[in-house]
Amino acid sequence: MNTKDAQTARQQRIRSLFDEYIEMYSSRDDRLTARFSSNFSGYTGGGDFLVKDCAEWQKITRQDFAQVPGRLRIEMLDLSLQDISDDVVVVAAFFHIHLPVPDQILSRETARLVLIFRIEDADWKIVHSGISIPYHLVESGEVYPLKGLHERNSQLETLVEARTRELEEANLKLELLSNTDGLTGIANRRSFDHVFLQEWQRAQRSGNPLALIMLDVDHFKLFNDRYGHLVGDDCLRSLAQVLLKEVRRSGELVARYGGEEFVVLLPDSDLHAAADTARRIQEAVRALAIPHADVPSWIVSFSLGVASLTPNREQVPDDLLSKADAALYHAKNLGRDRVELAPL
Ligand SMILES: Nc1nc2c(ncn2[C@@H]2O[C@H](COP(=O)(O)OP(=O)(O)OP(=O)(O)O)[C@@H](O)[C@H]2O)c(=O)[nH]1
Repeated sequence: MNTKDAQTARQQRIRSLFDEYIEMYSSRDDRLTARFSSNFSGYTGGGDFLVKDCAEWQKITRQDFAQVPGRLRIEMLDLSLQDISDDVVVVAAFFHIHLPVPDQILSRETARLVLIFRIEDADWKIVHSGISIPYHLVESGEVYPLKGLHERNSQLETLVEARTRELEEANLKLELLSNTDGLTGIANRRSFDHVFLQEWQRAQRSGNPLALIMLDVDHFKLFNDRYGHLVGDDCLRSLAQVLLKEVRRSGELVARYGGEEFVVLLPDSDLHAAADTARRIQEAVRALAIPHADVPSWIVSFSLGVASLTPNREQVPDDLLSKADAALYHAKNLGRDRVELAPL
């Protein structure tokens, strides 16, 4: 074998030793430590001191394997072998290191590794290992900065959770706002339509009656004209509160239907029970005694139309609405400030 062939053979031998070393390193194989010379020195990726003996390096290697026990993936980017002398060869490698950690942050760090091989007792040993990975966060006892990264990750998770909670609360508020009448604070028409449909379908299934009261303030235009729109607003607010006070059974709903018109939805209520509720409301509004100089009673009053229906499969919610509306129209025509019942 000539000198050149000998050199090539030596380089091939080192290359295969290096490949074997990388394979053992990535498969977390402890036999790797047998490759180190007793005169070893080295730098770890995150370490801030020079390791000066083999036993210390073996300890660090075990820490490394314990910290990340799963197989690593090494993606070699560049590699060079350099003969320094007859018995010394330097291998410099440049690769991506992918750690099997869930947060993935360490998954594609670029590492620079320098291994110095030297012949000792007719065998190649590693006398120096210097690995440089930009791990800035390593704590003592760590080879990889996993603790810092996990902390960063859990801080991030806490932040995401807090943001999600804020978003849910904001959505809830939004939902509440979109179902509430801005002036009176009670349910709005949108909310009523939704609940009405649900109760209608429930009544269809159960065969129980569903009742509706439609209420309209009497001569409210005259009220506004005389006392002003702001007093008119106050009046509507007070009336809404009376309704809320008088309609309290669970499942019952009071809503502003629009303008000076309100609705009361009474599940499981026949015409007789609904009429009682309507009269109770009428009395409570009378007791409130909001002055209204342009009506015969001199106080604000409602006209109320009451209807109840046990819906069959062919009927639609509008059937109940128009019955209550017709009764209200009747109440207006018969002089206002009265309760009228829709015929059964
Ligand atoms: N202040 C105030 N007025 C409102 C509001 N919404 C509707 N109105 C008023 O309610 C009045 C309703 O008038 P009309 O529909 O003519 O009915 P009315 O005067 O109550 O007469 P009848 O219903 O026939 O007894 C109008 O003057 C509207 O401006 C509101 O949010 N605030």
